[in-house]
Amino acid sequence: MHNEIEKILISEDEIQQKCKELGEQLTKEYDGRFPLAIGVLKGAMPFMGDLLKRMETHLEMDFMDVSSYDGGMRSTGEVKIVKDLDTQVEGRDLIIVEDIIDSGLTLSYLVDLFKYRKAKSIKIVTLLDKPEGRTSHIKADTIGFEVPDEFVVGYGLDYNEKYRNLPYIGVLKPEVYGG
Ligand SMILES: O=P(O)(O)OC[C@H]1O[C@H](OP(=O)(O)OP(=O)(O)O)[C@H](O)[C@@H]1O
Ligand code: HPA
Ligand SMILES: [Mg+2]
Repeated sequence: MHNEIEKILISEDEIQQKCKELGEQLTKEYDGRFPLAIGVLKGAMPFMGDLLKRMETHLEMDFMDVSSYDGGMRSTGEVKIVKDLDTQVEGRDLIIVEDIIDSGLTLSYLVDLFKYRKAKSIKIVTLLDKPEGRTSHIKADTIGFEVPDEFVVGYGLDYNEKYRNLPYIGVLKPEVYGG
């Protein structure tokens, strides 16, 4: 698997250090509150686990499974809800945890949905931001790393459902994409 990676953009150590830093910030910000942390499956799973271990306040976790890439490299332009939340969001402080904001379509869809459901506050925390990919007007409140306009894999991010279990963020060799 590792020999299919052309270059590592963000190492495992850098990711873990960032989770610690962001977890400490969120600990201060949500001290004495009881936020609902929402992981956007499947991509956010590794980041959600590592980040929330570093958050030393009470919190509730829930997951929403949405998909718009169908495993490929381009957004289909349509966000499908595969699994909805089990928790009511009305009146709650939400922390949406994402692996990447690229076109911004997934998050603009979720933010609209949670506003409609009357969340008290909505904070977006994303490990990666790819600003050059943006077609929807959405900005994260907290960003781990900015990435260039390349298709990245690892640490939750897939290509054809593979590579999510890499501990780092990288770019695949062109031949793996069939390019
Ligand atoms: O800003 P966008 O262009 O909407 O892209 C970002 C979203 O796309 C990926 O999810 P995907 O739909 O591939 O589902 P997955 O998390 O199950 O891989 C990624 O995990 C983000 O959720
Ligand atoms: O660069 C990416 N890699 C993997 N999945 C993605 N979903 C949106 N952008 C990306
Ligand atoms: Mg996702």
